[in-house]
Amino acid sequence: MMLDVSGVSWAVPAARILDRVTCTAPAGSLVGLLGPNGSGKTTLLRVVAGLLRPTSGQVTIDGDAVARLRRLAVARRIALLAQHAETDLDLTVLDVVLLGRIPHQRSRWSDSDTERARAVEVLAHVDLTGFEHRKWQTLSGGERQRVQLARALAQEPELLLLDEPTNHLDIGHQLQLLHLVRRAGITTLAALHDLNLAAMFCDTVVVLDAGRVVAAGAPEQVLTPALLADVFGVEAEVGTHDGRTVIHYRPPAA
Ligand SMILES: Nc1ncnc2c1ncn2[C@@H]1O[C@H](COP(=O)(O)OP(=O)(O)OP(=O)(O)O)[C@@H](O)[C@H]1O
Repeated sequence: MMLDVSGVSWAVPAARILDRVTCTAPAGSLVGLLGPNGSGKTTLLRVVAGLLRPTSGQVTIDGDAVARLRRLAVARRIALLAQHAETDLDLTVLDVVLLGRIPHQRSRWSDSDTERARAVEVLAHVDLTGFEHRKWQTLSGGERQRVQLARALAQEPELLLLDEPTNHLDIGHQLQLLHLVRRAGITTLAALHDLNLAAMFCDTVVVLDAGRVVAAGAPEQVLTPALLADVFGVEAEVGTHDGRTVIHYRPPAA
């Protein structure tokens, strides 16, 4: 599935939060959405997910304008892993994963053996075998994050939107999560703060600054010392190791 964001702006009365953002994600690609705090990453993901209506411009998936799709069609085709996915409900891990299946069920909620078996399989992919009957409230931050990814994968979306998916995860699970997302082969737009992880896993990256796209392309073309200084205000050396871009940051001058 191809994602196309074309000239998207989103504004509140006091400010324009997204300013004519244009970017694409070819079918099956993993695109990193980078940028400092407050640059508009979450807002863009919410517009792409159809949760916010752009003030101008449009988002299409395989040519269909997201703003014109019915809610159920969006729920079937797009999964959003939000930054603070929380629930107060008294749910088990299996219940949460099964929530991902709701958009695909015809008329009434079913948790058939097939659905449950599939949910257990997805949980194994995120390293949570044996957690099926644990209560959501008892999970650690990283475990919750992985359950939410399992829910999103169980949804079998055409487009996966991830808002800082590696937040809360230890390094092993950060690498595992991005590897898993890559292997799933689903077109994915992921807001990431760790630029080295972005360089390691993303086909392309899009850099936002104050609501505008300031650079886009292959990580090695985009993540230059000049861009890191301009956009993130950091001094860094950029090298390559085993053919991958590696960023070494320098501590701020006293
Ligand atoms: N409803 C709103 N009303 C006013 N300002 C808003 C609203 N929603 C977002 N903003 C502002 O828009 C800017 C972009 O926010 P957004 O959450 O998209 O940034 P982000 O790049 O995801 O940041 P972070 O890296 O900190 O998560 C921020 O300055 C935020 O305060």
